[in-house]
Amino acid sequence: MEKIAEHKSFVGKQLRYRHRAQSVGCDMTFSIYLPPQAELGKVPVLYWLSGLTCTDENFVNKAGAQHHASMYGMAIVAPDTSPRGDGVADAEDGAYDLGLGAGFYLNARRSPWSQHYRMEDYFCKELIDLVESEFPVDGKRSAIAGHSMGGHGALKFGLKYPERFRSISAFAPISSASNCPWGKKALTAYLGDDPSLWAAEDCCELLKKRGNKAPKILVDQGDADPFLQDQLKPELLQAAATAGGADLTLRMQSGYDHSYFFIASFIEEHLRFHREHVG
Ligand SMILES: N[C@@H](CCC(=O)N[C@@H](CSC=O)C(=O)NCC(=O)O)C(=O)O
Repeated sequence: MEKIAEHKSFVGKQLRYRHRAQSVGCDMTFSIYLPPQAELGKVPVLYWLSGLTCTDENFVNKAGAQHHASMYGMAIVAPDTSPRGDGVADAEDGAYDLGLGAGFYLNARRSPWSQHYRMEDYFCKELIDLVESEFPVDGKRSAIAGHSMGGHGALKFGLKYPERFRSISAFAPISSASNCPWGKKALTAYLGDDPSLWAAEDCCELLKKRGNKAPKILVDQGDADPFLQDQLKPELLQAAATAGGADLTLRMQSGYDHSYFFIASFIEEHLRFHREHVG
């Protein structure tokens, strides 16, 4: 693991690393914010998953989370959104919603994607183990959050691995990957057309299944988001939560769009929500 950036921020440290990742067979970068409390002992940790076109740096540079993470004493880890580098497949037409920057947090099963696009193994096994072994974070006090494609990832991992994450939050998540153009395109390319494989990637299916055993979930969605009706469909998430008896707080936020200006406006509330639930 090689440190490639370090900046003092709100008394803590904003760090960036590159490491060889076995699960995806390429070098990966990730960012981690360590609050000042991490100098004294282990701190709780929030994993942040970003959306289409992002790297690990969008959240770090645009969300304004460091101030709040410093106040709440939480580390924040932001991974990249896909494998990268020579030999890693990309969309043939350069589309932004498939391939590089669009890993969808799953293990691909179809060629050419299956060689490197194993983002579930990378994040859930390799990166979390690396972070817990190399940094002063308390793995028993972990939470997960994300935006858009990363909101889908956060909901999916939080629901699939409830023993790992005590709380889940999302900004403008893709609520049901099986039922929107971004998700259908990615699931077809990466997995093929087996409905059981799609169901395992669909937050609504997972939410119905997990029901009232799901961790607490907070979702913020802007009502001026251009992707709201075609791609995000929060009403499906609400219906799945109601059907399963899950504890979802879905807040429609008037006038907000899909951007990091929206995320920056509510990130403090998400950090507070997670800090309360991780203890
Ligand atoms: N056509 C747009 C789409 C890209 C976009 O809006 N990306 C969002 C996430 S969308 C869902 O996962 C994003 O976070 N962008 C990065 C940012 O810093 O805002 C385009 O290509 O611009």
